[in-house]
Amino acid sequence: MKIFSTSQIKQLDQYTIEHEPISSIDLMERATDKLFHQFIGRYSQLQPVCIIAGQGNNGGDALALGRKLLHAGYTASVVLINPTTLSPDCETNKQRLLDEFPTALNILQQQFVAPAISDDTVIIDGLFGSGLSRPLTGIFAETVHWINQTGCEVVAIDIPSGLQGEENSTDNKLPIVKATITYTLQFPKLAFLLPENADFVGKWEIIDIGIHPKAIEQTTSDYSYLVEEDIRNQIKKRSKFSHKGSFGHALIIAGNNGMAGASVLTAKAALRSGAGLVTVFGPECNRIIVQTAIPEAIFKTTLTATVNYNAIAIGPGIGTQAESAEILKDILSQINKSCILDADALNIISQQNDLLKLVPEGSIITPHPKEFDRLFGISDSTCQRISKAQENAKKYKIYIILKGAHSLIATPSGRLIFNSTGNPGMSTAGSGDVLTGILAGLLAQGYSTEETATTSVFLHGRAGDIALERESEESLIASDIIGCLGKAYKSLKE
Ligand SMILES: NC(=O)C1=CN([C@@H]2O[C@H](COP(=O)(O)OP(=O)(O)OC[C@H]3O[C@@H](n4cnc5c(N)ncnc54)[C@H](OP(=O)(O)O)[C@@H]3O)[C@@H](O)[C@H]2O)[C@@H](O)CC1
Ligand SMILES: Nc1ncnc2c1ncn2[C@@H]1O[C@H](COP(=O)(O)OP(=O)(O)O)[C@@H](O)[C@H]1O
Ligand SMILES: [K+]
Repeated sequence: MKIFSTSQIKQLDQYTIEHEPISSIDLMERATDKLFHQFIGRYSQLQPVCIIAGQGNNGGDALALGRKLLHAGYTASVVLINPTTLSPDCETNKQRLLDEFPTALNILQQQFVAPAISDDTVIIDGLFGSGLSRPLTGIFAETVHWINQTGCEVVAIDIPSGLQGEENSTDNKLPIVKATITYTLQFPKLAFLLPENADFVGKWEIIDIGIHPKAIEQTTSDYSYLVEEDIRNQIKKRSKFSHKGSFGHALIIAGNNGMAGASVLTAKAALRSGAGLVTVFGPECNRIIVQTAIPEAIFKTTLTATVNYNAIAIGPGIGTQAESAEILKDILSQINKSCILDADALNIISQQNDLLKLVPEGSIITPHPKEFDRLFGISDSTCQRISKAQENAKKYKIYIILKGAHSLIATPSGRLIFNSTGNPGMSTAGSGDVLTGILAGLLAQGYSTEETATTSVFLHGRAGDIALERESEESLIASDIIGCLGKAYKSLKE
């Protein structure tokens, strides 16, 4: 699913209006019908509603939604913040509301006067949406401060008011609505995927308002959001006459004294994601542990003929000592096909930056933000880190998986793909090792590097989500993710 900038969204709206064709006010009516249905699915008529509308089309949406809720029997009051002029569609919806429910609307022009509401009121925020062009001041800022201090649930229309759709200032004292839930129109906004904005956006759901499919197809964007339909068709079918050789041999270089778990988790995840054969390379002290924990895996303490492996993953728990650095250097100088680099392999590279040039084109590296900063320098914001990921993925012709709540895959062609699966229960030791194992398992099976990166990240998060059906966010551990890989695959085949 593509992610567009707010200025592109404006053009897409316009294209829909001209080519569907549909009038702008009818498009607003259609959007607010969808918003209405989403809202009544969550909140009953027993819940009082206070709607805050601004002067643009976001305000128009809010006024139309208010009218629909009043029609449906909700107890709703509407406050229109109107110091200057209204957009034409906002004006039309103001009139429509006044015609039908003249007492429901309160218009404030100069100073914000707090409406009298009960504690259980749901506030609908329709002050500003994608048309925000600068930080809020005056009556708008006062309104936002009031909304945020009520302690009420807040439903934001499209974007929490005061938040820009893309990059935002890092000044967290700016007036921005803190929404409980954001019903965003048609497309996710980049700002929703950045950890800095989590307090503002809350949960978010996409409302399909029927933007013209041709406009979506024709408009390009570097950014996209990885959803199930992108992954489903990538899952390879197994032939009846297949044998273990059909699914490749993965080499996992992981673990050290006291870190045997890293190799166990990585190798197990590689096997559970479908590799035909898995060999673990590690120190002698890990032999019994690994062979007992995963009898299906081969264990080696010497590295020979790396060409025989279909996928090589190196890094989890290897440490950054000279011996590990030598092994990494050897591997990188020997191989000429994509490999997977994680954890300590990345930490070693950040200490010897010239090693980055040895990483074969098309390889996948999987830093979490700290590892990323060690590799590419400290960033002040997630946006800056994203730009650096894009720049370096292009420069080194590699896939960079910047791990997080919405892990980002930066591709050598400059695309930026955000993952949609996963949950905070996955913030637990070894969860990254599991991802590395899945990547190795898929690469070994012959998935292209890009398919490997996208499918693995999606499956990893999906398995974590399935694990959460049985575990809590606190109790979930990395092994649970591996245990749910089967169900994750099945969920994509249903
Ligand atoms: N287009 C469509 O067909 C559809 C659109 N839809 C809805 O429309 C929303 C976008 O509407 P919008 O473009 O009117 O923007 P919105 O955020 O309501 O207001 C912008 C106005 O505020 C002004 N302004 C900006 N910043 C300001 C500030 N800090 N302080 C004060 N003023 C400020 C700015 O004026 P400026 O001064 O920047 O020229 C402009 O006049 C979108 O989020 C969705 O909800 C849906 O109905 C589906 C169909
Ligand atoms: N809040 C979260 N939501 C979704 N996924 C998460 C969350 N926290 C962590 N993860 C995922 O879990 C993994 C953690 O990796 P990493 O930090 O390397 O852990 P470790 O080093 O302990 O193995 C990443 O794939 C990341 O995307
Ligand atoms: K809003």
